[in-house]
Amino acid sequence: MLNDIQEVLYDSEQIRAKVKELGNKLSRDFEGRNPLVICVLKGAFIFMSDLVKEITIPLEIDFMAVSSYGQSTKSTGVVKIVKDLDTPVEGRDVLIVEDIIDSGLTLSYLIDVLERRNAKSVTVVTLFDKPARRTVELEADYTGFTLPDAFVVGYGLDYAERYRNLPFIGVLKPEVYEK
Ligand SMILES: O=P(O)(O)OC[C@H]1O[C@H](OP(=O)(O)OP(=O)(O)O)[C@H](O)[C@@H]1O
Ligand code: HPA
Ligand SMILES: [Mg+2]
Repeated sequence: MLNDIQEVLYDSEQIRAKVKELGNKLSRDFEGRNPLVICVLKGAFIFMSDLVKEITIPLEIDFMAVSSYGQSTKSTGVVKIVKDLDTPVEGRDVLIVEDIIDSGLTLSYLIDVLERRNAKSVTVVTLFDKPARRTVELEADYTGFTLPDAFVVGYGLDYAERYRNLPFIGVLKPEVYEK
């Protein structure tokens, strides 16, 4: 698995420090609002579990599974809800937790869904951002790291469902997917 990585961009210690910093900011900004924190599966599962441990105010969590990459390194452009929320979002302060914003298609779709369900507010925190790849204009409210234009894996992010368990974020060698 490690042989498939071209370069480590951020190691587990750098990620841990950043997640703590984001948790501190969110604890301050969401004080008294009992946010509904939504994990966008599958990619955000590791970030979500580390992040909520760094948030010190009361909150609720729920999960939504969406998929648009499948077995590819490029978005299919079609965002599919694989699992919906269990909780009504009407009147709630919603915090979407994403692992990465790339084309922006997943997030623009999700924000639209949650606004149509009459969430009181929709805020986005993403650990990674790849602004060079945007096809829709969109920015997160809280961003951990800005990444170069390369396909990355680890810390929850996959290629064809593999590499999610790497504790760091790294660039996947192109020969792995250009075969
Ligand atoms: O900004 P975008 O171009 O839409 O890309 C970002 C989304 O793509 C990935 O999900 P994916 O569809 O691969 O599902 P997964 O989380 O189950 O891997 C990633 O986890 C984000 O949710
Ligand atoms: O660079 C990426 N890696 C893994 N999954 C992704 N989904 C969007 N961009 C990426
Ligand atoms: Mg994926």
